Amino acid sequence: MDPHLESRATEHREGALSEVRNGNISGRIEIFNGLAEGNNSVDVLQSKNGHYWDLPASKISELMKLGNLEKASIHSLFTIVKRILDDRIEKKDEDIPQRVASVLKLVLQEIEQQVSKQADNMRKQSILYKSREDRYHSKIRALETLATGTTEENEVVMTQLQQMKVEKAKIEENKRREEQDLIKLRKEKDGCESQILSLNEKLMFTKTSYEENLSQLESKAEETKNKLEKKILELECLLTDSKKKVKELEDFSESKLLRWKRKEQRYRQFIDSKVGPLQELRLASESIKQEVSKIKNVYAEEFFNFGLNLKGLVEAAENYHSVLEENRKLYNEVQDLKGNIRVYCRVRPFLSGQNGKQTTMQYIGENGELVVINPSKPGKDSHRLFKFNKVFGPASTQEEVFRDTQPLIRSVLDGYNVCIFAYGQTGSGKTYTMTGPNMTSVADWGVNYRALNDLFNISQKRHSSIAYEIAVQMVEIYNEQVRDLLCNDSFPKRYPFLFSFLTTSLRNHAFSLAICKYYCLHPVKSTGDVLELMTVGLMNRSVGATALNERSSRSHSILTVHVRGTDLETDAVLRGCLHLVDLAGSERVDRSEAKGDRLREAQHINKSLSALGDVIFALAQKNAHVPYRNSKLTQVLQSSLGGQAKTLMFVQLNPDVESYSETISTLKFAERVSGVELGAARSNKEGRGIRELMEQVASLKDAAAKKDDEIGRLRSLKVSRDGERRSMSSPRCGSASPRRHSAGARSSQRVPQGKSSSEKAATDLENSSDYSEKHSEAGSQQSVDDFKHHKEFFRQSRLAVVGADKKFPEDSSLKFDAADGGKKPNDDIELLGFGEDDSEERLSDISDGVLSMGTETDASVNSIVEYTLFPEKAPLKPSTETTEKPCVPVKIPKPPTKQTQPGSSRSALSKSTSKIPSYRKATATATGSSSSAVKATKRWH
Ligand SMILES: Nc1ncnc2c1ncn2[C@@H]1O[C@H](COP(=O)(O)OP(=O)(O)OP(=O)(O)O)[C@@H](O)[C@H]1O
Repeated sequence: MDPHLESRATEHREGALSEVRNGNISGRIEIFNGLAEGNNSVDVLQSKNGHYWDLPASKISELMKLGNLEKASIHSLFTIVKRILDDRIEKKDEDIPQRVASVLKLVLQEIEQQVSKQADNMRKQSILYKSREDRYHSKIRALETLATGTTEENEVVMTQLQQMKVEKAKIEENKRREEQDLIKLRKEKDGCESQILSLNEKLMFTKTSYEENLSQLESKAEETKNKLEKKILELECLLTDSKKKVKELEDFSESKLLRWKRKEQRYRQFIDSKVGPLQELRLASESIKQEVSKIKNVYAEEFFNFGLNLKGLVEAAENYHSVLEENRKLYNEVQDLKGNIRVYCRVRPFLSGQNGKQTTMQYIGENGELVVINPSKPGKDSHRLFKFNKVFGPASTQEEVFRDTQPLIRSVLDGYNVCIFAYGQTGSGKTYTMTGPNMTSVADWGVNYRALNDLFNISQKRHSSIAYEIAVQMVEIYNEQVRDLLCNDSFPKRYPFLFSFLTTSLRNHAFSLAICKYYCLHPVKSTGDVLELMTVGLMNRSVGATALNERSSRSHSILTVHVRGTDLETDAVLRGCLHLVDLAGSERVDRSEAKGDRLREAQHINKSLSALGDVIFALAQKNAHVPYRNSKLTQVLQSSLGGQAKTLMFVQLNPDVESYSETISTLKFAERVSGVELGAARSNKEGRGIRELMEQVASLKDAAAKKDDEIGRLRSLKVSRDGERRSMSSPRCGSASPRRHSAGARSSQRVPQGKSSSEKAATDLENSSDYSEKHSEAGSQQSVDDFKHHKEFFRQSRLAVVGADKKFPEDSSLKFDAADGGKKPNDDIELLGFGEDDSEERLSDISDGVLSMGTETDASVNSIVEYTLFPEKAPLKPSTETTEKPCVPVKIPKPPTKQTQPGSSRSALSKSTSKIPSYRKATATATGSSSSAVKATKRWH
């Protein structure tokens, strides 16, 4: 066999087998089926000469190669495959394994069987189909015969059928649409039904509510109908009335119209008659205009001339002001000379929240005029005019107020005593003026701070010529008790600089040390010190609450500034004392609604203020008796009220209408105060001469001591004679001058048992003094002379004491024992003017070395301190029980001028000093014997 063909045959077989494996035999089966059903297609493997399976393998391979096997039937192909396999098996061809070939053979057999089965089935079916086809053909032929017979009918029927079909289609279409519509309608129907249901419900509800409303409306309608019927009736009545009125009005208007017409006629006639005169008037006005223009020119000329005159007047007015100013100065000088109490009035502004209130201050003049109006009593009497040295309006600043006060304050540095006090009802601005509302702001500083600041500044400016020492003291008078505001236990700890001042600067002056410690006289070196001290003082000040003023100060506060200046050239010493007093409110008790403690406070305040008034009026009337001792306030201020001091009173006013009556009484008081003449102020200067005199006086005291024995002797003689007389004629003795007698009796009580004769003599002197004072009040000239003699003697004695004190060596406190027979310094305090009772209390305090806050002091506190720190001439302290005369040993008291010859205190002083030379001899012999002088003075007390 050709190898090429062989390989092709193999390929073909393998391709056939792979097709069989893959099951790709459907096409072949179809072909096979086609054959089975009698398909006439030609089998390529079938020829007239037989079948191709008879062909040799090479031939088959060639057919395959050419693609002729494509159209071969399956049966043929199976046969070919079978033959090929048989052939291979027979030949034991190695190409196909035996077993595979046999399996394939089996598969092929199986496939062949099934294919043949199917072919049978298909043949049967095709036979069946063929019979059916025949039957159909016969039927068609029968129908065709029928159809040919009824063609026309058919055509008609067909067309009808067609039409019917179309119609049917349309109907179906319509039906479909209708069905859809029906579905829609059903849905709509459902919706409508639900709507109908809800509408029904609503309808029902509406119906019921409608029925209710209807019934209500019906009832209302019924009511309204009734009302309307009534109204209609009323309206009908009104209508008839108004018809009547209309009728009347018509009649009236007709008559009026007639009248107006008549009037119009008359006016027309009048206007016609006035046209002529009007024209004349026009002409006249033209001529007047011309005249006016002429007058204008004349007026302008005159106005110019007037301007020139006015200029002249302005110049004159300016001159007038300067003249006025000069007059004011002169007036002030006259007042200075007279020693009038100056009165400055200050009107407080309305406080915040009081805006829109009516003021009682109608006019405030530049020259101290003040017109007060009573708005509740309009008329002539509602105005009252007052005149003071100066009136400060509500807009005045602290600085303006101080500017007018400054000269007065400065005079303290020239050795004058000055007293400034603020008076007025609660809340009228006393504290504002004296202290100020706020210490931290310099612009707000009141008179107190400004005064001290000014004093420091000036003292520093003068330091090259005068060495000043300044000390302050602050006391409060509360419920008639004097309390030191700066003194308390912790004082030395809190103010070490002051304490060291007291213990070093004053250690050579034992009395001063003790008393300074006690009274807390605080040396100050700067405004800062003062601010600190005053803060303490103000904090300690008693503050209470009343309905009128929440922070109403219920006490009088007194800030005292002591100044001592030593002239560095002449050694002359001057002393000044400045009292700055913030009085407690002066309002009436009933108005402040005070009760209990507040009432007591108010009563004390009123008492002290009326005592102040009494003193001032006694001074104004130049009474011999001035009731200083009626209150602690007047006692403390005594030196500044009655002495040769300069006194200024700030009268504080509240502009409120409600305070009108208080304002008037305050102003009346102030008016009377401004009339008080204290006498010309006098400077406290002491030159070398005076100090020499003081030394001489010390020696005089020695001489006086020598006389003590004699006096004692005389006294014992007198007592024994009195005893004799009393035993002889007691009734006459009883009728002797009761005052003198009582004084004597008192003095005998006061002289302690076991005193020496000289002490008794001193007591006599005191009694004499007491008597003299009383007698002088009664107007006895002789007694006054006695009094003057004794006073002068006493004054000299006291100066001697001071001189002696000054001479104590550095550590005098240690030497007291030796120098004064074992007496302690506090024993000697008595010498400085304390009463016996007072001294006892104070001595115990001083010996303790601890002083408690608020210790009550006597009115003489201030004076004692003055005396102690800056010792000077001082009067005796008279008996506290009997006299109304000054008890404060600050100054030489004014002799009772009325009773003696008319003249000033100066004359009395010159008289008293003129006696001094007569003592000088004694001084020469007894210089330096201070201890005896001390004894003498002690006995005096
Ligand atoms: N000139 C003034 N300008 C502004 N406010 C003032 C003036 N004077 C007083 N005031 C105010 O009026 C009030 C009362 O004043 P102040 O406390 O000084 O009255 P007072 O007379 O001292 O009262 P008291 O008698 O209770 O001590 C305070 O609030 C104070 O600040």
